Amino acid sequence: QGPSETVVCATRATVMLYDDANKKWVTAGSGPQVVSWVQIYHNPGTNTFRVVGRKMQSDQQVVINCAVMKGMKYNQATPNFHQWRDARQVWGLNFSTKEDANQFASGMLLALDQL
Ligand SMILES: CC(=O)N[C@@H](Cc1ccccc1Cl)C(=O)N1CCC[C@]12C=C[C@@H]1CC[C@@H](C(=O)N3CC[C@@H]4C=C[C@H]5CC[C@H](C(=O)O)N5C(=O)[C@H]43)N1C2=O
Repeated sequence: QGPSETVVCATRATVMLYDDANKKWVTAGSGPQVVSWVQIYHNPGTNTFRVVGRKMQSDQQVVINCAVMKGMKYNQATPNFHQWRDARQVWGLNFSTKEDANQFASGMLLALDQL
């Protein structure tokens, strides 16, 4: 989180990327599939939002750092798996509980509403 950013929401999720070439989902980042701490940051100065996820393990690897674009469609494909497209790729979040999924979705929808 930068100095001028606030946290809109934070949940646990496994961050996934769609591998278009092989038509399959792969977990973002290197190493074993672990749950990440995924937050939505807001920069009120520029009124921008971004999704930042860090693996909940020793190295805290950043596995997603993706701008929330105005007009982006946030697709709640299933109660526990939500997804969206950015300019280059498709992101998926696999939540362990519906509550975590709903928590994140409400943060994302709030962000999209403010853009
Ligand atoms: C038009 C479009 O992009 N459609 C997107 C979804 C979407 C709609 C609207 C706005 C944004 C998005 Cl990303 C779409 O359908 N996509 C994006 C790339 C992969 C996929 C295209 C085709 C496949 C068909 C099944 C679905 C999918 O991948 N699903 C559905 C939810 C399910 C949940 C979990 C993940 C984890 C592993 C499992 C699997 O791949 O075996 N899986 C899936 O099978 C996921 N698919 C997709 O999500």
